[in-house]
Amino acid sequence: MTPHASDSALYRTLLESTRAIPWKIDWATATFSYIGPQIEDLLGWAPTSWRTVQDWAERMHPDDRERVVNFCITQSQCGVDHEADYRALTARGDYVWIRDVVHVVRDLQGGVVALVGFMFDITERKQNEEKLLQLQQELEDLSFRDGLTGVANRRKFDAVLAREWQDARRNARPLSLLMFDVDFFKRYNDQYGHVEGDECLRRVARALERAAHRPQDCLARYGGEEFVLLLPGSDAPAARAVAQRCMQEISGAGIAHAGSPLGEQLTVSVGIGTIIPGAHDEPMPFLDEVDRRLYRAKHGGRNRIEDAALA
Ligand SMILES: Nc1nc2c(ncn2[C@@H]2O[C@H](COP(=O)(O)OP(=O)(O)OP(=O)(O)O)[C@@H](O)[C@H]2O)c(=O)[nH]1
Repeated sequence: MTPHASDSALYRTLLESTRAIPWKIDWATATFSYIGPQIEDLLGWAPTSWRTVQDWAERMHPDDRERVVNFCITQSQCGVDHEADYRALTARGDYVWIRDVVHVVRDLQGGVVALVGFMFDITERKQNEEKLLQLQQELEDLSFRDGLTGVANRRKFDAVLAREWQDARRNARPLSLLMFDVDFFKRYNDQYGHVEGDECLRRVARALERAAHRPQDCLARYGGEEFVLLLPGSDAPAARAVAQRCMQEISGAGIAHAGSPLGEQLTVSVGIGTIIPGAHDEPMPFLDEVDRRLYRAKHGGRNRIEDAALA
């Protein structure tokens, strides 16, 4: 069957009534030989204003332009059909996400003659994708955060410790760890109730956060009323100084603890360890050692720092 004049009118009607926007570029002159009138509804630029490939490139978000133009030129030169997502500038000055689906028309010798394609408005899809990514990010953040205090949880701490351990070993740098346990916290809960107990843990977390200044310092809630503070790159004297600052911040927070045998205010006990991990060192024995020091701080009277190993 040979194409009839009315067929081409039919094809045109079909092309121009779709939501996708058809277009054709003559390869030799890099000019548009056709673009559907729908382009004006979508972007506000009249079809007659789409003359050259340059017009197309210039109406693209500057952050997308180089990547998309290079990709499309390379694929077209190779005669490969392709698609690209980019933000197209509207006449109003905002951007619309477009998916351009491109077919490369070649002659019998394989030379590129023209590009034909459809532009699809994928703004809604992109917005949904971005929303989904943001939600995933928030979910991931939440899964690494302690629900009560907002500091890192143990899962996050384990991951950070593993990473910092490797880093310290590779660079022969010290890694310090502070372990905190609130003194007589059971009595605190018994006296003030669990809700106040929760609020107290939040205040302890804030105080410890104030004492750790470096961006790579990692404060985490390790257990019920236990916190850990990892200090990458800090040696033993620096770690002790941070521990002292922590005690001062806790004391400065002035959290009343009438039931404490140590005085009227809430206190914490601290165990400290510092290590430059060797090839055969593992985090677990180090954690156990710091925990033992915390235990000694407790049994040595509480409200104190224990940083030395027993001889
Ligand atoms: N309010 C509240 N209490 C908690 C939470 N997690 C653990 N606790 C309480 O913390 C208390 C810890 O008690 P113990 O381990 O006996 O220690 P302690 O009373 O602090 O005594 P020492 O550590 O020896 O000074 C328990 O009563 C737990 O119920 C929490 O998320 N919120």
